[in-house]
Amino acid sequence: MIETVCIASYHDYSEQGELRVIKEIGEKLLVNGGEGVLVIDDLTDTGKTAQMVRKMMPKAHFATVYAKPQGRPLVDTFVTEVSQDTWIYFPWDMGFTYQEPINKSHRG
Ligand SMILES: O=P(O)(O)OC[C@H]1O[C@H](OP(=O)(O)OP(=O)(O)O)[C@H](O)[C@@H]1O
Repeated sequence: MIETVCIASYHDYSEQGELRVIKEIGEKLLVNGGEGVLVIDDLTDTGKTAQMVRKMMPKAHFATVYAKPQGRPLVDTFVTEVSQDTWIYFPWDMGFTYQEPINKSHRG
């Protein structure tokens, strides 16, 4: 079974605001504290999101692709550690912008 949980924080560039659960986890996965559930996120930064999910499913295994030092203790597995001040550009966070064809901007 694949399930999603959606937690959003409201913040400006420097301050992470209050976290809010926008979509809860289905009840079936909360049985036994989430035992046998694998939670995957792209990043743990301050660790607040992971901490919130852990409260919902204390026995779940939490894995992320990237971990910053502050969030690292909150996850069980991660692929790559980056420094706390690294900004990661995920393709799914980027917008596409129109690029003028090269032959229109350079004249020989
Ligand atoms: O460890 P934390 O500081 O809680 O941050 C980690 C969360 O931030 C990112 O989400 P995203 O940027 O989409 O959401 P957010 O900015 O609303 O947290 C990422 O996908 C994690 O879910």
